[in-house]
Amino acid sequence: MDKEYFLTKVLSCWSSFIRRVVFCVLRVGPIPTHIAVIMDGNRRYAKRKLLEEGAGHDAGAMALLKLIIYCYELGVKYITAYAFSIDNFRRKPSEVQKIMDLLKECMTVLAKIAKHHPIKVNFTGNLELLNAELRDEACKLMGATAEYSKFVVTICVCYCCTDDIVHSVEESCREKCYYHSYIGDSHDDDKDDDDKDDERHMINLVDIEKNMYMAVTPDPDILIRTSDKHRLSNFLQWQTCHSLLASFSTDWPEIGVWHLVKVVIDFQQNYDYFVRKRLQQL
Ligand SMILES: CC(C)=CCC/C(C)=C/CC/C(C)=C/COP(=O)(O)OP(=O)(O)O
Repeated sequence: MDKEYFLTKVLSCWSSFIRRVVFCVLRVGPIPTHIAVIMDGNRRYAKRKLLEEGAGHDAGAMALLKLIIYCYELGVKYITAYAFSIDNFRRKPSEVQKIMDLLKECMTVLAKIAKHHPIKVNFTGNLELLNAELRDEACKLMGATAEYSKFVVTICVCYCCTDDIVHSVEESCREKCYYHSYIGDSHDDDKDDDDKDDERHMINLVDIEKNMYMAVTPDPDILIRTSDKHRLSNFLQWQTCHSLLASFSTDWPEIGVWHLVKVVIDFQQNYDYFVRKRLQQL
């Protein structure tokens, strides 16, 4: 089905009126700033519905685009999706190609949405692993939407959190080595100066967090995973240590507005915890 046509329907149909009323009620309470999603169960959905395998990913991409619209309407500021992990390169070439094609299609749809709505789109992960054409498209879309800040969509491609941590430590070391070679060793005998110098060469939490691919967003308030799986699968394990984890038995293509409503209510019921954690981080 044509994704643009379908999305127009999502925005204009009768159910959108009910959705807006429900969202108005939700907005009486606090709304999460950032929701992250692991989109699991696309192949199982296709199998269950007796569709060809790729149709599951097609339906999954559509479900993501719909959820992006719902989050935008609700007033969530950031949504982050795990679209393709580095490990996913081990899948059948035809499946990898299918996801890459969908990524390109999603870029086109997001670019069109961004023409009418202030949506910033990030692609994050080891983008060097993408083919050159796709990487250029991703960079173009990031450049074209870089000015916006009202709503930020982050698509994690060629992403794994362990890779993000390693990349960040390498970057931090490079920065500190640069500082070290630029400033040079202090050769005076003053111990206090030496101690200060040592501190400046040490990598700390601020360096690591600043250099992570995911530094483009704050940590998620909520992480949703579908298809009855309760693992993080190397997605944002650094960033989700205080997040609310929501696992649904639904396969990803069937995720809908009521799942979003449920996680927001859970968030509101646990809001005191988030406020306390944020105050501790100040
Ligand atoms: C933005 C963008 C490109 C979206 C692409 C579509 C999409 C939903 C990608 C998810 C990729 C993925 C490997 C999901 C895991 O489900 P699975 O395929 O492993 O299914 P299973 O858990 O049933 O095996």
